Amino acid sequence: MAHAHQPSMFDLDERATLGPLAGVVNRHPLTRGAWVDHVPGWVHGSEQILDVLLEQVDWRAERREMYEREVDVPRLLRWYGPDEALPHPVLDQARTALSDFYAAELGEPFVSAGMCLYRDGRDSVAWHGDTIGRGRHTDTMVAIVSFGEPRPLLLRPRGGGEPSVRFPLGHGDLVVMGGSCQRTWEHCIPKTSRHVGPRVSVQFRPVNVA
Ligand SMILES: O=C(O)CCC(=O)C(=O)O
Ligand SMILES: [Fe+2]
Repeated sequence: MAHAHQPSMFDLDERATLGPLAGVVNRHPLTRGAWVDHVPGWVHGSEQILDVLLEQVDWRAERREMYEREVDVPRLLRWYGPDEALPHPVLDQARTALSDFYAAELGEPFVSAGMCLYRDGRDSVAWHGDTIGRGRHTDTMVAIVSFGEPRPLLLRPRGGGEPSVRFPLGHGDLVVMGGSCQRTWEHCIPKTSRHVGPRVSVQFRPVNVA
């Protein structure tokens, strides 16, 4: 079970808070109706959130079939449904702030929170679009808040044709993939041979997007 945060954690270091979104969101238009919004350092004091995420989330390993063998997915996962309290109150605030900020453009709130733990440089996610559900045929948004070790998010158009784009996702950074991004582009977090610490990615998605 995931536990609510323990109040004592707040005494340890700086209280985590969210910065503004209005006026600081930097939109990078891609081709084919896709875009990425980027806000470096949106969450302040995010060290404390990382500690809670590492210590209190019941991370799960998943297996998948590849070349007729079962292999471990190289990262740990935990998915929070719309009615589940998130492990840190600032994450609930983040979901609300994102839903408010993007309400007019998105037309619906962000509801679920998918979390991934990249334990070290060997953990990764391969090229893919979030196309389970409506992302396969409809414009939508996936908002990602990053904690811990900076890892780059790479994007490339499906089928090639244009160079890939790289967003360094550092501690407390926000990235929002929008428009047609999930079906016309792909994204990945590559492995690295560098000695890197853990990174947690929190992805907020509307209903029926995965
Ligand atoms: O780690 C990230 O920020 C990206 C994760 C991702 O693309 C996914 O889980 O669909
Ligand atoms: Fe994804």
